[in-house]
Amino acid sequence: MRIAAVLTDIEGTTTPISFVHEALFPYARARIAEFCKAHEAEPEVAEALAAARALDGYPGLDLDTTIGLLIRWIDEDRKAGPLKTLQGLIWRKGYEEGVLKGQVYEDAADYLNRWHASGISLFVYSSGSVEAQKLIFGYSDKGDLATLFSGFFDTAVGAKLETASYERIAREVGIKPANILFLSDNPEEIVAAKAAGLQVARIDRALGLDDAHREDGVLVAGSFSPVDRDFF
Ligand SMILES: CSCCC(=O)C(=O)COP(=O)(O)O
Ligand SMILES: [Mg+2]
Repeated sequence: MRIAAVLTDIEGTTTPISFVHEALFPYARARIAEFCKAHEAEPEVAEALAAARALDGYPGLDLDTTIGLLIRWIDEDRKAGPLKTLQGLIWRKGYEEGVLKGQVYEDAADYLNRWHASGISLFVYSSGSVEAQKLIFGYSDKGDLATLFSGFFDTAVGAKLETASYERIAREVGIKPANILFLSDNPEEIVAAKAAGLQVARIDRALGLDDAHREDGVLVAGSFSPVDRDFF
């Protein structure tokens, strides 16, 4: 089946998990209190704070307690939309000042460039906010890769473990599920995307760059290189 588009996850797939956990999360954690206090009246921040309070059923929570809640969510790696929105807004300054530089695996940057050049449409689907996705690729250590992508999806389209999210993305990009290849390190995301009819490959960064095998018929690859060999 011809692949017309690649839909990729970020953390663990294009980008080391260590960058997210050891650079991005601590950066946001150290600044979230000051940021929320300085910007709480701005509509996007106010909306995210209200959504965070509502998520756990505490609409009346004061700002300090809400900040405490958000810090706990960072420590728990909770994939909560309002937290992801705030993190994206906080990271912007870090990228613009050059304190943060998005890490993208060499092979991921290489094949994303090649696939784009050969007419494959590229899309991102990550739990990180669309803003955060554009930043990590736009300010990457492999140059500005954000321009390679035709669209970005976060959990506003639905949770990554739900099959309906992948059906929705296929509809939104106007490409049949069978012509979209989804790449992720998360086996449960792979199951959900496969059930929606997408083609799938799981990236396992613990394998060698050229190593690959199949599990239940699904390609498990150490990098984007075996994916290219198998699908293109
Ligand atoms: C988009 S950069 C920030 C990464 C992040 O916060 C995250 O939750 C990544 O999750 P993914 O769905 O890309 O594994
Ligand atoms: Mg991931």
